[in-house]
Amino acid sequence: MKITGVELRRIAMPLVAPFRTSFGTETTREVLLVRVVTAEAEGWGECVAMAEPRYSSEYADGAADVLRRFLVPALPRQADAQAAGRAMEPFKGHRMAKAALETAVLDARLRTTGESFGSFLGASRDRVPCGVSVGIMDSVPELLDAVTGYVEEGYLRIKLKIEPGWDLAPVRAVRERFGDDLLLQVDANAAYTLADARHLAGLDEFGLLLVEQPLAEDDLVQHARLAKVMRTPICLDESIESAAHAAAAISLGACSVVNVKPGRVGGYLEARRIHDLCRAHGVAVWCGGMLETGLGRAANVALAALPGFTLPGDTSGSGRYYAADITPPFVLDDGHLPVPAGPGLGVDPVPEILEEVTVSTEWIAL
Ligand SMILES: O=C(O)CCC(=O)N[C@@H](C(=O)O)c1ccccc1
Repeated sequence: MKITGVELRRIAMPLVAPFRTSFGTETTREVLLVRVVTAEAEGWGECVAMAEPRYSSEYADGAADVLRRFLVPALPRQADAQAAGRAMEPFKGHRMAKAALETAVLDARLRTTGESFGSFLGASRDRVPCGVSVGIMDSVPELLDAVTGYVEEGYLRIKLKIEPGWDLAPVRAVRERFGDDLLLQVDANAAYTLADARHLAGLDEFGLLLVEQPLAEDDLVQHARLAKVMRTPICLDESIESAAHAAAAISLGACSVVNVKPGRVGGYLEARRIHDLCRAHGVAVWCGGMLETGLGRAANVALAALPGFTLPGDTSGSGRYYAADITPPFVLDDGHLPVPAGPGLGVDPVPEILEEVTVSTEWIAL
């Protein structure tokens, strides 16, 4: 399966509504797609880096540059994901760029062998329970309206973005409106410091599943200290960029749940290693999201079907973010999404929709 070349494609996907987090507001998702072409098949990878380096240090233009100048030229000519991962190791960081290329190589290979992503990764289910992420809003009534809509759509878990000044009150309002049975968690995106520990412990009265990344991404020791003053389980996201980070966080007591985001950790092979490690330690994992199109969403749903993914993930339906996804849309059914069963990702871009949102394409011959 000789790789003949790689396409870098930039697309711009308007969001159905602005999505506000503690580090900014998105209205359009600029996405870098990677397409690996071989004689037998082509494979897709979605780079989850945002347009600006606000979630982490990576950003779409930087990912395109490191792929163009270093990662693609280093690719082994045979489409083998493990070999591709090894070939990229000499280059430091850029995990989201690496994840996109490794995924595209893996997708090309699996489309040729006919194995689905889920089967390759070790999925144990054919559908996954879905949660939804709710951004910071201008008012509590607006938040309650949004949560009502998602609960009515069937989402099995609600995640509320929080930040200083928007935390205890909105969480209390949601808990009071929807009762104690609603699976509820919060995500701070590193907006607090240890000085806020007592304030954050105020979340304990709401019976949350977890509080996600309350402190800075490089604050494992501080998270371990926070865990001693909060009853709510701490989940890490930005802090976990590898299985080694997960092992360190678990041994320090910095978290008791891990949000696994394949793009953040360098790809689905590392994501599976984190799953295996956490499962061995009795640490729950769930699949995070980065507003992926149906391509990344398909891969995430397959990952979320592994046995250690015991909490609903941010694997929402396509309609949560996009009026028209670039693949046939993922639609919630009884609070679940089906795991694609076709070869590779099991979904393909719809050509006319992809063309419509394409900003640029670049071909790199190998
Ligand atoms: O459902 C989704 O795909 C988004 C889930 C979500 O909240 N992602 C957050 C996060 O910090 O996890 C995020 C949003 C925007 C940009 C980066 C990350």
